[in-house]
Amino acid sequence: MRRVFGLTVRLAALTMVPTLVILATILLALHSFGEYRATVSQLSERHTHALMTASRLMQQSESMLGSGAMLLLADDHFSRRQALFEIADRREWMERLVDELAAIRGEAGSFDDIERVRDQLMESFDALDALVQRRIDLVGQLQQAPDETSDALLRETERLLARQMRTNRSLSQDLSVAIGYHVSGIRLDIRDAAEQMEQQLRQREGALKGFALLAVLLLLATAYHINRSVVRRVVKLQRVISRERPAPHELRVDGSDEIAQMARSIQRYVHRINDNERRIMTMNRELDFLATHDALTQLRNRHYFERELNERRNALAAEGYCVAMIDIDHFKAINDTHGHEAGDRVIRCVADRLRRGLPESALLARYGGEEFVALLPGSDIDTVVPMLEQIRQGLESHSIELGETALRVTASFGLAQQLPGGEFDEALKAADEALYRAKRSGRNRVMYRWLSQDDSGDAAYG
Ligand SMILES: Nc1nc2c(ncn2[C@@H]2O[C@H](COP(=O)(O)OP(=O)(O)OP(=O)(O)O)[C@@H](O)[C@H]2O)c(=O)[nH]1
Repeated sequence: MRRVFGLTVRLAALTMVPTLVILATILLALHSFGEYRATVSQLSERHTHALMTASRLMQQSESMLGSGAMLLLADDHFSRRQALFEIADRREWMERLVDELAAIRGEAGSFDDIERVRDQLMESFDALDALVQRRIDLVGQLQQAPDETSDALLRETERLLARQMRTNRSLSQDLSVAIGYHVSGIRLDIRDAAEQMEQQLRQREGALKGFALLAVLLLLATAYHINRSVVRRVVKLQRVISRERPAPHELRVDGSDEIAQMARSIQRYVHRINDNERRIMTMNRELDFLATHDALTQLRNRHYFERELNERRNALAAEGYCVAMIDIDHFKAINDTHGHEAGDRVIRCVADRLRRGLPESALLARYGGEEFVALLPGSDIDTVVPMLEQIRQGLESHSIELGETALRVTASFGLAQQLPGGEFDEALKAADEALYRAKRSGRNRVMYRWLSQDDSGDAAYG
């Protein structure tokens, strides 16, 4: 048998597309998170380091001013060299920190201004040192041999020292300003990086929203398609099948996929069921006919007659009726002389005459071999006797053709009338007795008997 996978393949492909879009959305989200983490870590490490370095540089610059004060206050060469050593140490630190900052910021900033101010500051320290050195020497000279020229020179040196110290302070401030400029540059870098990250995140957010919307639309389209190609068709089939008698043409489903194949199988199955049902109904009708009719004459059979009587017992007892028993005369001789088939033909002819001669309301049945019975509800002897007499005469006067032979057939009739309230068996027995009398009286005649409520056996025969 050919296997059909059309619907399965279509549904698998349909669900695959939104699944891939959802997977792509998740991957994009994960990638964005990774980038976000890397940017945040870069911001926190690189820029924090830069800020801390700038802050230490600022501290060194402020300490430089303190070292300048130490140099200014030095009153001997030992203190002066100590202050110079301190200044050299600060200068080395500043150079190291500037290099570090330059390495962190790269091309982002130029450190020429810091280096220029720092060099000017160093030159200013050299000049200050020269003046301090001269002051120490002059103080030493004045302590050994005071003279006016040295004293004047000392005063001039003190004045120059004060001026140099102002220059020093001003250069230190310039250095702080230059460092501050870089600090604000670092802050701007941080702000730029944060803005760049925000922009990237916004772009990714837009892409993620687009993917999510696409996934939702694809899922809706898939659901719509599944509803159209599966649910609706299956529901339609289910509705038709759940009817008591589904019409096969209603089970037609377009296409050649699994559901269409299933519908065709159900259609074939329903066709078979309908055919079988029709056959069973025909057989039932035939069985019913065979059970209630005589196969030879097509008249009702004795079984049906008795069942009907039983069912109509009350109605018959209420309205009164006549019962007639009819028997073909010398039938055995017909059989013996002309054969069994001829006998059958005679039985059929007599049955036919009885059917045509009695009213439609009469219940006529073949009671035995060549014996018939007729029930005539609501009738009386006065109306039934002429009917039976007419049938009898018709039989007597018309011969039956048996090949080349024309056969004259007669029949005897026994009739009884039952009054309302009487028992049927009583009426049947009376009709049978009347028939017996008709046979005994020479056959080919109608004999009858009335029955009355107070009648206990009196009979009147025609
Ligand atoms: N051909 C045929 N013969 C049947 C059928 N049923 C019963 N018979 C025959 O009918 C005959 C009945 O004969 P009897 O009741 O003795 O009747 P009879 O004595 O010939 O005639 P009467 O005394 O007038 O009743 C028997 O020979 C049965 O074999 C049937 O269906 N077909």
